[in-house]
Amino acid sequence: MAPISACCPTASPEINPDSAYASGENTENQAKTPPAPNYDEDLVHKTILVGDSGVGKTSLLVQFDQGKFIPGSFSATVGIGFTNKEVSVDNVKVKLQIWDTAGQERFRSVTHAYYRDAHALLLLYDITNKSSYDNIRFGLQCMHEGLQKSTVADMNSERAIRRDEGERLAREYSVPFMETSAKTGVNVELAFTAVAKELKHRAAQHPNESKFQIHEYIESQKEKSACCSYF
Ligand SMILES: Nc1nc2c(ncn2[C@@H]2O[C@H](COP(=O)(O)OP(=O)(O)OP(=O)(O)O)[C@@H](O)[C@H]2O)c(=O)[nH]1
Repeated sequence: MAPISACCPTASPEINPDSAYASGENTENQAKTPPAPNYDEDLVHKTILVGDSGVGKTSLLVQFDQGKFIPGSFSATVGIGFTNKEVSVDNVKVKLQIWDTAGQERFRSVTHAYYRDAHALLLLYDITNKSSYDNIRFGLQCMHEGLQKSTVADMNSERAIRRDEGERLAREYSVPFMETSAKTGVNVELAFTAVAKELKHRAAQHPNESKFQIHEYIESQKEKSACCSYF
């Protein structure tokens, strides 16, 4: 899968190194030339987090990587950076290279240049921010296929986007959907595990093997009522 956006101009990329968030709090994600990835490029699945500034891309990644949420702890991401993460799928190690992009408009041409060779995009909006949802809709219109969309699932009292609106948008474009929360951790692991499973099955598909059904997997695994119990 190589989702490409017709709306995306290319530009010289500005990137951040691996483990940009290792120190946790108050990380200023300044653009630097990154070291070469440690893994064999052929075996690494490139997943990109996409969404407006402040929707929680960095927080989602940190929750997945380090299992913690520190409110208001990250400066706006500058450019783009990646974190390598191994996920175990049916006893096989799947290497995800997860790229966290800057959501700010001024970095758009830089971050869009990376979509071309992505294996998966996770599109995020903030359920309290209507324009972040509208921008995901716009992005989906521009892209071709195979996207996984994810949204935050706490902040219910300030919700501006109903869950069924997110589900409807995902159905429109035939992409899987779930609401997640970097704050509570709800569905965070699942979002990345589903990507890892899908990519592993694509890479190892044998003619007689039944196809992995990512929609069904997510539907069977996701916590749907979680949002209501946190506020
Ligand atoms: N309540 C709640 N707040 C969240 C959640 N995820 C992120 N936040 C908060 O939202 C703000 C923005 O989060 P970031 O992770 O920096 O957002 P980002 O999308 O990486 O932003 P850019 O780097 O500018 O693109 C921070 O104050 C976070 O603490 C969540 O799931 N629930």
